[in-house]
Amino acid sequence: MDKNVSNIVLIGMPGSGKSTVGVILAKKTARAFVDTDVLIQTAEKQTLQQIVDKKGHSALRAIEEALLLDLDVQNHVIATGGSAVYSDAAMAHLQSDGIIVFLDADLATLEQRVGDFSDRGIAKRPEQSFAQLYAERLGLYQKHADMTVACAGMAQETVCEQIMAKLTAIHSNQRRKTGYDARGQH
Ligand SMILES: Nc1ncnc2c1ncn2[C@@H]1O[C@H](COP(=O)(O)OP(=O)(O)O)[C@@H](O)[C@H]1O
Ligand SMILES: O=C(O)C1=C[C@@H](OP(=O)(O)O)[C@@H](O)[C@H](O)C1
Ligand SMILES: [Mg+2]
Repeated sequence: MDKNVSNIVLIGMPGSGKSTVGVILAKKTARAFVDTDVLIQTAEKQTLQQIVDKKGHSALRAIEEALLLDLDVQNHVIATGGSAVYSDAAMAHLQSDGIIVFLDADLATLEQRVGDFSDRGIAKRPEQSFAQLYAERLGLYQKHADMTVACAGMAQETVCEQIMAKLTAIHSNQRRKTGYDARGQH
């Protein structure tokens, strides 16, 4: 994939900053912004927590997977929900026209940022603690990431700058490998 184009897809645990960093990043990179949680809520006409309460966490994951597979946008920053990584198919679709960025924060930082998780609509088994969820998911985020930003203790603006710097490094590397100069000419 040409990493010089199209979408920047943010993945990570609840509280990692996908939604808030995503808006700032969209403005900084002249992209549009979409939060897939908002798309789910407007399509379903209810909150994520209501979906979990009425239909269960597996139903929310299935709704999320279907929505992600249908998503067809270019030149966007896409803030996903924390559970997006359970679907290999959805992640492959997002990766086909985007770079996947894992916002990596430790458990204590996430807990401190979000506080009360009980009404956040988290797609987890009822008996599962947030710490158990973190342990279950960490490998999934790592598996799907093209790029990881360790964002604990880092201001949101700085997280954006790190992502942009890493993207620039990837582009330069690609140009060097393909023999293009700075103006995109051989
Ligand atoms: N880098 C950061 N530093 C401090 N607070 C942050 C940072 N990123 C996010 N937050 C805060 O954490 C909370 C969750 O952020 P949010 O963007 O909604 O995360 P997500 O969409 O990944 O669940 C918000 O209150 C937000 O302001
Ligand atoms: O991690 C999760 O299971 C979820 C996180 C939420 O998004 P945020 O990660 O933006 O909080 C939302 O997608 C949904 O309620 C499920
Ligand atoms: Mg969010």
